[in-house]
Amino acid sequence: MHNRLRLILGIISRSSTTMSTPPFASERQLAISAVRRACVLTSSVFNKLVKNETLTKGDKSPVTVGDYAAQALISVMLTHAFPADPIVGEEDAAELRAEEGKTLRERIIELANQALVSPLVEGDKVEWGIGPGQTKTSAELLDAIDRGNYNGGRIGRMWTIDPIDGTKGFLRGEQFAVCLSLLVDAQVQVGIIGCPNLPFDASKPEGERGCIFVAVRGQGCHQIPLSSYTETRLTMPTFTPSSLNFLESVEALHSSHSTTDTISSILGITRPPVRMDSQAKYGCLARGDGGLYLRMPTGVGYREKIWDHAPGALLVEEAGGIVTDSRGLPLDFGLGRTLGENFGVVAAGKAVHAAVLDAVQQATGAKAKA
Ligand SMILES: Nc1ncnc2c1ncn2[C@@H]1O[C@H](COP(=O)(O)O)[C@@H](O)[C@H]1OP(=O)(O)O
Ligand SMILES: [Mg+2]
Ligand SMILES: [Mg+2]
Ligand SMILES: [Mg+2]
Repeated sequence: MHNRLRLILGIISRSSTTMSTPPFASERQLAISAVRRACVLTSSVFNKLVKNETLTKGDKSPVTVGDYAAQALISVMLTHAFPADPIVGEEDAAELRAEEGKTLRERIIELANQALVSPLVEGDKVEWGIGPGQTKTSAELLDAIDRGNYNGGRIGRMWTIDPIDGTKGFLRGEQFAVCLSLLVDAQVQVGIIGCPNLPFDASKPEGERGCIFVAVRGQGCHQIPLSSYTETRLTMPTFTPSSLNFLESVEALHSSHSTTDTISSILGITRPPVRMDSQAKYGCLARGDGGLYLRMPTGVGYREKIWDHAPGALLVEEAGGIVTDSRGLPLDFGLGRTLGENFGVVAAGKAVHAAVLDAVQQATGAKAKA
């Protein structure tokens, strides 16, 4: 009798746990913890970065010890929690394996291990390979970086990692972001973006800095301060064309400023653009710091990467916005590591997206004919 009662109570408690746990709860919790640790790691690197800790990659873009260490850290945590999930990460360890001497490698191992062993905080779980005593060897950490070599595709679960998005902004001491997403069958289900240098409240630029943006499909978009755990739900305010301002890259090589100038005048926008590095722009759009994010091809044949847009796109959609390319089509995260041919990105609130798209098409059509 006693055993039967225990069995019934067990079934009730198991089914109520299942019913009350929203989809992707564990993935969300892990992703927040990984991004939080990577934000601390990357900020500490900036404060101590010395010459020769930055390399230039084949595409001429910079990569620092912070990028490598943060990718190693996030990859270790993902692999402990979800060993079967492949990872599409920006960085690989080829340069580090070939390094003469071990200066960079040792610094990266030191940084990643410091982040892995730092004390558990709210939401952390020791079974993610973190907490006191959880150091990894150099070989394990290089392998963790290289786990990001998955080619992507349309089927199955996969994570994307951009350990430092906007490395140029990071090196200038401006905006950068730690970006993580979970794709399932090419749909973004979880998107997390940590922005250590971003003011928590745009109306207080000198106030507290550091925020994490979190979105799960169907569960909204939230902001959490880096310094605590309180979540605030974000909803994009409604802009009209007359109150619109837009967000765009600092780097004119990444997004054509002249095309956005033309779009701006077609829309009658008078407010100057807010230029900011990294996917922090998507977070700022989701919380209404700007009404529109435009990324217009510069004509150099660059292919946008899925890790540069997957988490940001979900933040904006879950805050009530629309994200498409300049043809009005959703971004396709199922093509591999890139988004394929570059048709730009147009992200805006529902009330203005159609008008913006119209202006983008006028501006780019006119450019194509000129
Ligand atoms: N030629 C390029 N065109 C567009 N984006 C680029 C180009 N080169 C690098 N990027 C990537 O653009 C993103 C930064 O964009 P933004 O200008 O919006 O800050 C980064 O992901 C950066 O990579 P990285 O992650 O290495 O910094
Ligand atoms: Mg890079
Ligand atoms: Mg990037
Ligand atoms: Mg990067």
